[in-house]
This record gives sequence, C-alpha cells and structure tokens, in this order.
Amino acid sequence: MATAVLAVQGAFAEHEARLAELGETCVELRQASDLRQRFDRLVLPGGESTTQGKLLAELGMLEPLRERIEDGLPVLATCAGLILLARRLDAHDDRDTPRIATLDVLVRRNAYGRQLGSFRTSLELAGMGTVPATFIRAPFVMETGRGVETLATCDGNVVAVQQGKQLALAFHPELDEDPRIHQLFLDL
Ligand SMILES: NC(=O)CC[C@H](N)C(=O)O
Repeated sequence: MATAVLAVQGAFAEHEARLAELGETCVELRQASDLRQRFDRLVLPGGESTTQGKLLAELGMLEPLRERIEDGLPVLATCAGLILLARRLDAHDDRDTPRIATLDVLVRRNAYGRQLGSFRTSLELAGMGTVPATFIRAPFVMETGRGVETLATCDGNVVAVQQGKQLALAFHPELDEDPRIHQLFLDL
C-alpha cells in the first residue's frame, strides 16, 4: 500500500513525515506523469487553495484525481485540501478557481479572518475523543449535503467531515504530535 501526497505547494512534507512514522510508504504527486505510480490513498495538504487548484488544472492533474476520488480512492484533505474538495464555495470567495469538487459541502475560505485567524485548540472528533487542532487561516464548512457526516465542530462551526472515503478537516493534524487522525485515514 502507498499514499500519494499532492506536492505542488503547501505543507506536504509534514504529512509525509507523519505517515512515515506510521510505517506508510508515500509517493509525491508533482506532475501528471506521477499519477502513473501505484497508490491506494491520497493526501491533499494545506497551503493556498487557489494556487493548488490552478496548478492542478495547468498540470492536467485535476480530472484524473477527480475520477480516482469518484471511484472511491480514500482521501485525507486538510485546510486548503478541504477547499479543493468542496463542491461549493461561499459567495465571498473566488468560485472560478479550479477545484476537484467531489465533496458535497459549502465552504467559506479564511472563515476566521485572514490575519488573526490562526489558533490552536482541542476539539471532540466523533468516535475518537479529544484531539489537538491547529487552525491556520482556516476555512469552515457552512453547509453539508446528504451523505456528509459532521465529525467535529469548533465554536459551533463544522470543521471536520466525512463523505464515504473522503475525510476533510479545516485544521492541520500533521502539525500536532497526535497520530490518530492519520491512523484513521490509513484504516478507511
Ligand atoms: N492553512 C491553509 O491551508 C490555509 C488555506 C488558505 N487560507 C486558502 O484559502 O487556501
């Protein structure tokens, strides 16, 4: 088994380090030819979702990834990754930026503010208990479609969801010591 980590921009190295600690082999996706590698799961890291979306479209990776996810490829998406997966964005956001758009949620980018929107807290994740959560200019989920389960909220806002094998978080488990969320992803 191997996990592909989208490595065009953002905090991908931290995910790779965490997965390696759990004994998982990672391959990096930097260009379309990397999609020929064998992988069974996908990580979409945090970073800048507009940059990531544009790069994925330019590199010809958006459609192949969308198809694999629609075919059931397990995905762990964090922060910008959640935005890339979202079917719909808030009216204030640039909705024309290319996205994978396989997760039936409405997301607002930079929902906690652009400058002061970074903080560390802990929250209750369904079926897991208390987990640390680092938010960095994070989005949150404003609406969930049918088939989308809310796994965690923070101050009443939805910050973790699951739809089938798509696990999407507004925060950054790769930046905390707790390995349980990555383990949950490997167990999907
Ligand atoms: N930590 C992050 O991934 C931030 C996401 C970023 N604010 C965006 O909108 O793309």
